[in-house]
Amino acid sequence: MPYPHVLLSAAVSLDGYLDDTGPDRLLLSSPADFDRVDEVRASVDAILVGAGTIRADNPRLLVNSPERRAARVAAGRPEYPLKVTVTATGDLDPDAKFWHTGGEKTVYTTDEGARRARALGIAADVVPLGAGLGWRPLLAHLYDVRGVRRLMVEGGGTVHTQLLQQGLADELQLVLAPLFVGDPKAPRLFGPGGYQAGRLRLLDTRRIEDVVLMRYEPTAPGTGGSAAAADRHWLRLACELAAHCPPSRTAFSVGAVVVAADGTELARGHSREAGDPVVHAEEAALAKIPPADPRLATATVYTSLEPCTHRASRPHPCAELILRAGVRRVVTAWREPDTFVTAADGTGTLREAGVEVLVLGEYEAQAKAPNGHLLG
Ligand SMILES: NC(=O)C1=CN([C@@H]2O[C@H](COP(=O)(O)OP(=O)(O)OC[C@H]3O[C@@H](n4cnc5c(N)ncnc54)[C@H](OP(=O)(O)O)[C@@H]3O)[C@@H](O)[C@H]2O)C=CC1
Ligand SMILES: Nc1c(N[C@@H]2O[C@H](COP(=O)(O)O)[C@@H](O)[C@H]2O)[nH]c(=O)[nH]c1=O
Repeated sequence: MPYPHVLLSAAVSLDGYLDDTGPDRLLLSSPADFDRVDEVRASVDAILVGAGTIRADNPRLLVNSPERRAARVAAGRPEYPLKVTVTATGDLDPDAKFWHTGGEKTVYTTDEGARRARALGIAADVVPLGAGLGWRPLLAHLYDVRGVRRLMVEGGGTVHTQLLQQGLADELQLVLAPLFVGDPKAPRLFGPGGYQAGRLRLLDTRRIEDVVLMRYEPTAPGTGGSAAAADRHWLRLACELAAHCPPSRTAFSVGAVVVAADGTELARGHSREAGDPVVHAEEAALAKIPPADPRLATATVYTSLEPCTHRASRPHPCAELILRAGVRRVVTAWREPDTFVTAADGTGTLREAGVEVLVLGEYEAQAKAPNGHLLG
């Protein structure tokens, strides 16, 4: 199930707070950084904040620059991104600026919250998602029904914490502001709970007046049968590797990456790499990891094409190599067609052996791209 690209955006004090406890919103960004935020807003399809932020800040969440709005319209997009909020209670102020500025608005809530929001006369599309509100159904609804491909989440801490802990954030854009709040009652950027083990990937840093922008990408694979944002990033990398294989008329071009549970890349490979005319991507990657590496038991193998089950060129097919390595989770983009082997079903073979296999069909076209000449 595809979701929008989820970008978490926040400005934070040196001691990790999003705001103080005073009545006014604490300005952590510098003027040039607020302009950068405006640019990011102009680039997305929707902006989401939690109901707590609407209550605390009474924000408008607009694209403030007329030029940026005009560019959106010229590109055939709505003048303003869709504004989205989440609430369990539906306890929203109908006079808040959020409802009376900008373009369209959507409230995601519970059945109970929807009754309350409608009774209050909230001027927005109110979408109940059942007795409780799950982020996955919300993101799927935004993607499928509202056509949102890029979602900017502007807080607050409760919302950021949930999206990050549930592996649903594709990217973090954090601005570190040179001031302290020092009040434990103030809202923190990230609350306690289970985050990814290990380190996120630092994508970029930039000085903007007296603040520093840091962009991070979560790296840890998901667990079980749900895809995390990081699973999509790694599978995309596997598909990119497939495009670097030496060409062949008699074998597929495939890329693979093996990633530890804490997001550390253990190895990568692609078909026919390093002058070996028959080596497969998963085989090449696994061969680079010592078989006794304890991280293999909780690692995920990403492969653009599902692992093979029959080979003429080598004694052990890749599904078997994965089982021998002790890997219990595989994410792939494309089920093997009957081009070289009939009804290969590496996914079925692995699942029968108890391995969790996720097939993310939204990457199938990218996985197939370097193999077009082999497909009818
Ligand atoms: N510096 C910065 O960049 C930013 C700072 N902030 C600051 O953050 C503070 C607000 O943060 P915080 O209090 O954490 O509030 P949030 O904005 O994260 O909103 C929390 C509320 O959102 C709703 N909600 C969250 N998760 C769910 C869920 N899974 N299901 C249903 N409803 C959900 C609930 O609403 P309900 O109670 O109605 O059920 C909850 O109380 C403010 O002080 C604000 O100034 C905010 C954004 C950015
Ligand atoms: N304070 C703070 C942010 N706060 C965010 O900006 C929202 C208000 O935007 P607007 O309606 O345009 O005034 C507010 O509700 C919250 O989501 N953002 C930042 O980048 N830096 C900051 O220092």
